[in-house]
Parts: sequence; C-alpha cells; structure tokens
Amino acid sequence: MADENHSETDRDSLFRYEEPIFAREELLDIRHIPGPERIVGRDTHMQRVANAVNPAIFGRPPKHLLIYGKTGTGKSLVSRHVTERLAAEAAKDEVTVRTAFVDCGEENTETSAVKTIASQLNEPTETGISVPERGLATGDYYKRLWRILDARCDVALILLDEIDMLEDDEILRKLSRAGENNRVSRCSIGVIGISNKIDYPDQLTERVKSSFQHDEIVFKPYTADQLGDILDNRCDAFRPGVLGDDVIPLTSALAAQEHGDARKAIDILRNAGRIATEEELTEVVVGHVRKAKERTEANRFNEIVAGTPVQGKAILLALAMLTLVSDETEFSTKRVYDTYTSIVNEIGMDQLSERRVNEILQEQAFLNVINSTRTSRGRGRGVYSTHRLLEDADIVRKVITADDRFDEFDGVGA
Ligand SMILES: Nc1ncnc2c1ncn2[C@@H]1O[C@H](COP(=O)(O)OP(=O)(O)OP(=O)(O)O)[C@@H](O)[C@H]1O
Repeated sequence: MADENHSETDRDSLFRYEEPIFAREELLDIRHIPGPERIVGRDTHMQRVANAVNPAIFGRPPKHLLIYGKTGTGKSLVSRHVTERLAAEAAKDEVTVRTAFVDCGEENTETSAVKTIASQLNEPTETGISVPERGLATGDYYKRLWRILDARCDVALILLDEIDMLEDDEILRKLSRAGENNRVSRCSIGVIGISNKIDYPDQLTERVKSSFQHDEIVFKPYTADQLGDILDNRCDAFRPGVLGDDVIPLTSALAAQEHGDARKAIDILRNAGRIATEEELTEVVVGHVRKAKERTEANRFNEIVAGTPVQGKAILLALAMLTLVSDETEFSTKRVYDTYTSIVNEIGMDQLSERRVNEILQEQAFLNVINSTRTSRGRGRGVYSTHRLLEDADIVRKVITADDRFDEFDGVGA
C-alpha cells in the first residue's frame, strides 16, 4: 500500500503507484461470479430453469434438466443463480434444498463425481458420516450419499457441469432411480446437466435414456447487443470517464462475431484496460481493444498448448505455416509432415516418424485445436487424413515461436 509520508523521490521506480484506468478490476476477473444485479439478457432462460426446479419449493421432486450452449453463454451462471434463489425461497417454508456443483471436467469418473457430491452435501458433525478422499468402493460412496441426502435435505439439486466429460452416464441412472429404488426415502433429487455439446443426449445409453426423463434448454450465443449490456453493467470496473465511446460496442461486436462468448468479451475488455495501463495512458481507446483481442486469443491458446510437448508444438507450427502461406485450409498428413521436417531440421530438433506425427495430430484434434478428417481413397486403397487448424494461424505462429526453443526458426518452414 502506498505510504503517504513518502515523497515521490522515495519511491521505487520499478513499481506503479497509481491506477488511472481500473477502479475495481476484479469485476472483470474470469473467476468473478457476478451478483444477480449484473446478470443481463437471460430472463427467459432463468424462468425456464426456475419452472423445472419449482416443485422443490414445496419439497417435491424437481424435473431433471439438460442445458446446452456454447462456452460463455451463461449456462453455469444462470443455473447456479436460480438454484441459490430457489434454496432461499424454499427455506422460508422450512423446506431444505441443497445444491452440489460438480465440474465433470475435473471429476470425470463416476466415483469421483459421487464422492464430490457426498462431501459437498455432508456436514460430518451433523450426520456423523465421513466421506474419505479415497479408499471406498463406488457403491460405498453411494451408500453414504443416500444417507447424507436423507439426513440433510428435502430436495438435493445436483449440477453436473461439462457433463459430457464423464467417462460414462451411470451416475445419471443411479441418481434418477434413487427414489424409485428406495435408496433414499425422504429426499428428492433433481439433476441439472450442463454441456457445450448439443448432441450430448445421443451419447446416452438406452438404460439412461429411459430412466432420466428430463427437459432441455438451449442457450444461444449472445448477440452483440446483449454482450454490450453485459459489459455496460460491469463498466464500474473502470474509473469514470476512462472508457472511450466506441470501446464497449467494438468489444461486443468482436466477441459476437465469434461465438457470442461473454467470458471472452469480458476478457477482451479487461486486457484493453491492461494495455492502456501498460502504455501509461488515462483512456482506453478502440486501438487497445484490437490489441486486446489478439492478446486474449494468444493467452487462451497459450493455456491450451502449455502442456503440449515441444514436438507437438513443432507439428502445430507446421500446420499454421501451411495455412498462412496457402489459400487452402486442409492439409494431408504428408504435407504437414514435410513442413514439420523442415522446421525440426532448421531448429536442430529430433525428427519423429510420420506415423508418430499422425498420432500427435490426432491428439491435438482431441484437444479441439485442429480438426482431422479421414477420407477413403476408394475401395481397397486405404484411407488418408487431412488436418485443419481451428485456431487463428497467425496467433498459433506467434505463440509457438515465442517459445525459446523456436528461436532459430525464421519462418520459412512452409
Ligand atoms: N447474462 C450474463 N450476464 C452477466 N454476465 C454473464 C452473463 N452470461 C455470462 N456472463 C459472464 O460470463 C462468465 C461465463 O459464463 P458461464 O460460466 O455461465 O458460461 P457457460 O455457458 O457455463 O460456459 P462454459 O461452458 O464455458 O462453462 C460468467 O462468469 C459471467 O462473468
């Protein structure tokens, strides 16, 4: 904290002592969960979620729900918000509704998901039940969960975020059958599954399809106007008068052009403020927004490739270079391999076999960085794969070549 007794000359020139741009930067933090007054443009969706869970107010079984929509369309936010309000309303009538939230991207096995639900809903001093971190069989975690539910809840709402990441759908079957199989006697269970994949229900096994009767809600991408409203509602993150007139409209237009992702729009706005701060200015202007968009995408791509070994990066760089220098967007494994070969030779790295390069391309397809398609050459003549980059090729090139190990690369790989 700045010490007022210190004169300017005492100050260490390494640090900044003023914050001319941001007043409450934390409002734009990706982990910040906005309060109800800042949720904009999702009234209809909120109402539909509320309708499905409404019976819980009277202690009756809610409907199960599946919510779909692209990333950053407010699915988790709306679900959490409605379930919180529901629990508060039910409490007025002395009905206990509790909510568990599972990130299935992290807890992707049946055991870890059921363990997470049990430990979130448990209060050991009240139930006398423990939920050990490890050591129990899946069935035993379920037994403890049923006891916890009956001891503590009239209704339990279980939010399964990124539900498509679960290894299998067994948990849906068990949760939706718990009542009729007399696993629980007092508590009713409602499941809200959230997914980015619109075709998720097609993946459900027949057994689950028949027991897991549910409503479905689709969250469409935000329009530029809606994104503008969301950003306007956070502009107190900045000091008054700092944001140039066109900053929010341009940020919303750029984010809407891609997937109408609120998270991305907020991230671009924050980065625009940071760039203005770095440039020691007192105003954020449209030029900052354009730079911020690139920085936001580079940061995102950086996170995706952070764990990728250097060989994987060389392969992605090969695909990016091919995309940059040609009019095409799809390339055969052979072409990627040739470019990869010249890159690794240029920077003095070991060369992998074409088969291994193809495997790494498939892994990148799994991470949604590229799209790979297998095409048949015709009867008996085998198949070949083509690969297309899903990220902006220039950003991929910039991010990968920022890695010191690519210092020797001078861009002629393709
Ligand atoms: N309607 C909205 N009003 C205000 N802020 C919003 C709104 N929708 C989304 N946001 C902001 O975007 C962030 C991401 O939204 P949310 O986590 O709900 O997206 P999601 O659809 O669940 O995406 P993902 O599938 O990636 O988790 C929220 O934390 C919030 O800051």
